[in-house]
Amino acid sequence: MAEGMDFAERIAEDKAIRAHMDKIGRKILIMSGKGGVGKTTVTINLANALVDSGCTVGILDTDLHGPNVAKMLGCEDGILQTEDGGKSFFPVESRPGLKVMSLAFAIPDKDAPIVWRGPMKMAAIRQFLAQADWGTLDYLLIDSPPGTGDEQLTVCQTIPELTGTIIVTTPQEVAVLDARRSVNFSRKLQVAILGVVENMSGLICPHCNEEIPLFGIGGGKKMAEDMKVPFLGRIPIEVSLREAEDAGKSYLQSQPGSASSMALKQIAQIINAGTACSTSRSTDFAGTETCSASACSSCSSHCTSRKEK
Ligand SMILES: Nc1ncnc2c1ncn2[C@@H]1O[C@H](COP(=O)(O)OP(=O)(O)OP(=O)(O)O)[C@@H](O)[C@H]1O
Repeated sequence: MAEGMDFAERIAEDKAIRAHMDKIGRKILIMSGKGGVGKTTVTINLANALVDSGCTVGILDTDLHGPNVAKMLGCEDGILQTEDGGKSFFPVESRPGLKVMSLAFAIPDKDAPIVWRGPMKMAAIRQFLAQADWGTLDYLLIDSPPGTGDEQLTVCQTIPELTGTIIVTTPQEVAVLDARRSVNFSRKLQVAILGVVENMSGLICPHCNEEIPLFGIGGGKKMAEDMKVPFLGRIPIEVSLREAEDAGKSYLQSQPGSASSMALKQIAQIINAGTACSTSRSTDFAGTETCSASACSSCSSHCTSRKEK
């Protein structure tokens, strides 16, 4: 319980979280064991791809120490509008159909470090969930810092009916080793694993277009096979992708035909496959009775691994 919060307040907070989350179709946590492997990259591009295909999407940035989502989406100067005397607020709209909530909007000094221990972080994430008024959304994508600590645990234990996790890794052995921990974390908390994304999978040379195996190729796919979880796809390193993110521009719109764009769009299609956004609300990736081939034909592969367990 957050410091200074009594039992009744905690119950009221839980109720508020439930009320907001009930209006959202799929809630997906994007995580990795290792830092800098591309969680935010996958989150924002997946969000843009889903919006491009007609879905409404929210991004909750739970990377409190390094909240980069807003900068990478080009909306870092966004202002959170409040209502009810500051008791609730509206996430920033980065483009029509895409809303963002990040601590970055609440900190005037962009260089100020966030020096918080676990309980502060848990309280902040719960507060975001209880007070952010997203309205109705098809998807909430939750970006997280590396690891399997306070932030991931809070998300998994607080969001009712979390749809599942997407685990991002590079092909490199040390990253894969850490990604295995994210798979086991999800299993331990009984959260469905929607799949593994292998990012930085080969570098496409901007001069000759040849692929250089900078961090290797195939490590994430092999790990997914070993651990019997779905593999969602591989995204190569492209200089233009990094440039677009530094400039806060949509990569999918600036380089729609690049290998990375195609891969990201395909991953979005797999996630959204076959289910119109409006019907996604009834889909349960957790592998329960509601997720059968007939109710959810497109996600049967996601669910298979859980049913096998
Ligand atoms: N496929 C790619 N091609 C080129 N640059 C990439 C690619 N993926 C990520 N990057 C760049 O690598 C850096 C790290 O990526 P990103 O911030 O998405 O990782 P992260 O896992 O969210 O990091 P952190 O662990 O710090 O939260 C960013 O500058 C991003 O633009």
